[in-house]
Amino acid sequence: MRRKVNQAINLSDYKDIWVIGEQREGKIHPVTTELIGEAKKLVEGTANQVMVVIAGHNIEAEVEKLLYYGVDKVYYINSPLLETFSTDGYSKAIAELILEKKPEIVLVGATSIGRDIGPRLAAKIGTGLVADCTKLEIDPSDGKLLQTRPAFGGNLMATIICPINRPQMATVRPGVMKKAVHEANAVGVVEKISPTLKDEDIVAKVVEMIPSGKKRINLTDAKIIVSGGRGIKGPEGFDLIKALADKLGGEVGSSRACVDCGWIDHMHQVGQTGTTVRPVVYIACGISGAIQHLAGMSDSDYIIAINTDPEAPIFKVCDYGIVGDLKEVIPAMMEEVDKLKAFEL
Ligand SMILES: Cc1cc2nc3c(=O)[nH]c(=O)nc-3n(C[C@H](O)[C@H](O)[C@H](O)COP(=O)(O)OP(=O)(O)OC[C@H]3O[C@@H](n4cnc5c(N)ncnc54)[C@H](O)[C@@H]3O)c2cc1C
Repeated sequence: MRRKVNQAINLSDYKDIWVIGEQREGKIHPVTTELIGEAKKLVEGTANQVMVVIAGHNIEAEVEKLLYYGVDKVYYINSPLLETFSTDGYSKAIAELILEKKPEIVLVGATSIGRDIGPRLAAKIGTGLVADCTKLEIDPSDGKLLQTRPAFGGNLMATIICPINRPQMATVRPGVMKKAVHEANAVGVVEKISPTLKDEDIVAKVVEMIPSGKKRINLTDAKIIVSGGRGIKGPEGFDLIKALADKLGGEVGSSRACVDCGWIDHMHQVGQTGTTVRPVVYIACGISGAIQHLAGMSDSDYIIAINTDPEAPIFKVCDYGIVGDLKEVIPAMMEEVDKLKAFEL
């Protein structure tokens, strides 16, 4: 079933934009609706449709929900062998469908599952893949997908095309694209697919799922994030960051410097190699504003920066900048929040 890379293909045989939908324990992962939102933007003014392919078992009700996001069709690959994610099973079932239906573009979430399956799908199908895109556009001159991503350690943005192979495949990190709007009525249809999958196709089996035990945080959906950088001077500095976050009902974020120092877990890291966030308010405390950090938070509605160095690059992107020592500024902010809360009805 594999198509050789560079084997001549007729580009006009390929149409529509597909989103590889993701589910965990039968629940749709939010990256799916983010990719649908982006796919809907990309099909505007073209004859292409937006389709989702999702694999699983007995998740019909959950799959139906996708139709309320303006999707034209959902291919639901249903098999007991696809109940939990396996690289072998999912990539075989989805690659077969892609080779049969010939989508022009395939979007994959850069989640742990997407990062696993994306390259495998591309290799099976014989096409290219651009990982971790932060911007996707259609070239109005030839309809090709312009896939932009940070390159050379985030120091420049590279726009990459896939000129001779199809589909054009890109992974996009969760939180980067805006979710599709949930509509009152469903428009599309679900087509159920039975894959030609056998037990022996899946080499690695999931024996047991063990929760990590760590308290999960949800930076992607947080409305308020208070982030600490190297300026907090040590792990105990996060006590102050957490105190402000708790007072504001927000989450704690971090720069990579603190994660690398072992002051906080990687799940708190914001930036190019951490989580991409777009909260209403992002408070950067003792963070210089390196380009790799900005890549993960510059789409926040309001950015407040606290830094002792008036020349720190973070002040070029923030809406409100406070030049001062965070050990003095944060307690003063908390006092003001208490005063405001005292007036709340
Ligand atoms: C490939 C690659 C990927 C990367 N990915 C990421 C990423 O995902 N996220 C990320 O954050 N970084 C990432 N980095 C690292 C990035 O380049 C920076 O090194 C990092 O963001 C710096 O963290 P920082 O701002 O906390 O530390 P610093 O740059 O050291 O800044 C500390 C700041 O604290 C201020 N300060 C000091 N004392 C105080 C005080 N008492 N009160 C207030 N301010 C004070 C200082 O003036 C300074 O501006 C990446 C780098 C590479 C090469």
